[in-house]
Amino acid sequence: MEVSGPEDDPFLAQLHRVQCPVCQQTMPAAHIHSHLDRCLLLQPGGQAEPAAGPPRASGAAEVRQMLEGKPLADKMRPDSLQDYVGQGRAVGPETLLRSLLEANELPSLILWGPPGCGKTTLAHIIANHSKKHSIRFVTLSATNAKTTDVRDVIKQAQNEKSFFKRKTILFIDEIHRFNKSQQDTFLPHVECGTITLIGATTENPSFQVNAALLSRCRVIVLEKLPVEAVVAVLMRAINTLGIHVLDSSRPADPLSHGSNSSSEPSVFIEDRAVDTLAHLSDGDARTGLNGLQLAVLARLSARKAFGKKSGQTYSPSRVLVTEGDVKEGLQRSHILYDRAGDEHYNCISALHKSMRGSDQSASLYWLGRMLEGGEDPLYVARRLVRFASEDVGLADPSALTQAVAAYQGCHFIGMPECEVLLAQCVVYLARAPKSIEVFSAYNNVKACLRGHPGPLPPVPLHLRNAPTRLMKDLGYGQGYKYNPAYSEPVDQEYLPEQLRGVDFFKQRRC
Ligand SMILES: Nc1ncnc2c1ncn2[C@@H]1O[C@H](COP(=O)(O)OP(=O)(O)OP(=O)(O)O)[C@@H](O)[C@H]1O
Repeated sequence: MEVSGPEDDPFLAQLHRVQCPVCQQTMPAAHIHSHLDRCLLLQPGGQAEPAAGPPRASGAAEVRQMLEGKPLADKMRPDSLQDYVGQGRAVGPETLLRSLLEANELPSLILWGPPGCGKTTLAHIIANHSKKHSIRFVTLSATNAKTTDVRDVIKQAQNEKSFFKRKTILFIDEIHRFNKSQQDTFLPHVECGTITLIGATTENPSFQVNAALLSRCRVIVLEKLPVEAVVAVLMRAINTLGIHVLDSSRPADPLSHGSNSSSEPSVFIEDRAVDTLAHLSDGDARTGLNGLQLAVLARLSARKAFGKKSGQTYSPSRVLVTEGDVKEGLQRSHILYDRAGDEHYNCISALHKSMRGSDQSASLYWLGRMLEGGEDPLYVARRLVRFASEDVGLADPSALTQAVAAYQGCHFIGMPECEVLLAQCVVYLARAPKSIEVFSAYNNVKACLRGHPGPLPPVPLHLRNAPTRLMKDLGYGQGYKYNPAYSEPVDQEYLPEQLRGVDFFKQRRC
């Protein structure tokens, strides 16, 4: 027998109110499922822990106070893996890193991942864990630390090790900013176990970290946080601040959203504003949290300004942060694309490959990703010139003319006008027939030259110019057949003697 509950009847569902078992908020039964989906995200790994009591509603003044000073992202930095969301592949329950951490046997690590994905946070969590087990944790940032600072840390680590048998973990943020010789400073000390090194980098460590150092470290790849993980990070902050999430699927009813003890209005945020913020953050939790902080502060300031202007103590019952507020708070271009980092190379590579694969739509997409992200149009244009020769080549020689024209056009008019020039050229190149004949043949020539044993063969005498009598006497230009003087094909050698008969268009090596 099926028992129907009030949630089966939309009208009754609106009337019937239930309490969320996670956050204790009451709401119409019809909303409990969607609410739970969101609320459970607060608990990493989907394990809901019942809240100690109903969420505390903060007044506007209290929220403002909490948001002022240190960036919200720093205030919200988790201290334990329990609040660390996403990155299951790197530090999930079954991972090697997790078991090594639990066993206090952490090896030297390089944490590699995009900005705001949790590298520093993971190091911070490791630091907390280590301190509990009497392991020293020292932090340096490669942006301002000097080699002498590193030496001091190492010296102290040596003393700690020999006198007190204490291990030292040295965390270097942005390790890629240290040059190769600075990185060499760590090498022997990592090797002999004086320090356990944890380096964080947004750049590909294969290019930015010394090979010798890299081979002594385990590289942990952290990924951009998925949207749900950013939502979870945002919701944790929203709850900590005592801000209420307004369910956009139901009519606004501030009175039903808990209350705060002060006479200050409560602060609300639209649920779709949280979603939008998470989407626009592009996997960067710091961007999301900063965006939230800016949007809430901007809304609170607008309320204050309105009160002053109207000359009255204006106290609405609530302050609402909307989707529009968060969009305004975020500069999309700064979020999507890191001009100096890996993303720059990844996107240009994706564009090159899409054009090579003659996928005009994908080509335009990657072009857009770069230009909208603030990429230098001349950088893209230079790549198009190269592509016109490398990939289109003589299958359509006018591709090169098109690409050079696009480059010059971009040079003349700049962004944003030049975007359409680049778009036109990208589509031209994607649609063009492709030939790597010249590119491959030239590579064969280079391989031949570079692999040639001993000195390179001399230029044959008959091909040499003979501007002086002495040169003529030495045989320069002798026997050269001037092709236009012959009506039939000329039989003449043009390669050095040792390379006679070599065809770079057919042979890879000579
Ligand atoms: N996985 C995560 N779980 C919970 N919070 C996170 C996570 N990742 C980042 N955050 C939040 O975002 C903030 C910024 O993250 P963090 O400093 O760890 O980024 P990062 O990867 O070191 O970035 P960058 O390379 O720019 O220094 C943290 O203070 C924290 O509040």
